[in-house]
Amino acid sequence: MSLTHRDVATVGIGGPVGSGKTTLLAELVPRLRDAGLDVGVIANDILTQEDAERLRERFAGVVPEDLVAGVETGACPHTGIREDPSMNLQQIDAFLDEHPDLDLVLIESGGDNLAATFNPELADYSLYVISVAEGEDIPRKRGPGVVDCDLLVINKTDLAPHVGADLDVIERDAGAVREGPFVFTDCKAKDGIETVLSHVREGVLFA
Ligand SMILES: Nc1nc2c(ncn2[C@@H]2O[C@H](COP(=O)(O)OP(=O)(O)OP(=O)(O)O)[C@@H](O)[C@H]2O)c(=O)[nH]1
Repeated sequence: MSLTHRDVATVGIGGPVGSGKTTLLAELVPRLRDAGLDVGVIANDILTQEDAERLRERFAGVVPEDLVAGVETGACPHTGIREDPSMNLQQIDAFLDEHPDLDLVLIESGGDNLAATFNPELADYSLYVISVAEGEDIPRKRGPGVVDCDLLVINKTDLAPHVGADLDVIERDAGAVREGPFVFTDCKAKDGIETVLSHVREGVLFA
């Protein structure tokens, strides 16, 4: 099996445990399909296939079952997406063997601690999802995931009033620590999803 994944665009989705990565993915994929794109999905987890199984059920009738795969990294999530992305690259190749016309593969990382970034060999474009419910100071911690991703997604804005998080403070800090763009989302209410989608399309599909 050769690692010739560069025939397909790749988008990484990282972020802490529970920030909303799978929920965002589940919103993005049907919209990409509606736009006429053939999409594959990889969910990285330390030792389970749970996210992949959840996504397979969710995408039934939308994405062929063999285009939703789980990769069990067996180690810290950043290992499989940054230090040694070979398991993910092999999965992309396996997708391409069966679906040579695939347009895009979305790769969800396992949850991390603000430090995970995607190896550029693996992801052409990277999203990093944080949740306002984990505290308004997250951008100020300057985690490499937050600072270096192509698009920072600040999710669960609906929970801000319940946890005393000030969205203006988060906006100011995100702007201060990042040169790149950031988007506020409430994935439950589907707010901000279209904005994320247009960044992804501009980032990897130039359309
Ligand atoms: N209130 C609220 N809940 C959300 C939002 N987005 C996701 N959730 C919920 O947050 C929980 C975690 O979401 P997931 O999408 O599983 O998070 P994840 O980052 O994929 O989690 P791991 O795969 O375990 O790292 C779920 O119960 C979601 O329904 C949001 O914008 N608002």
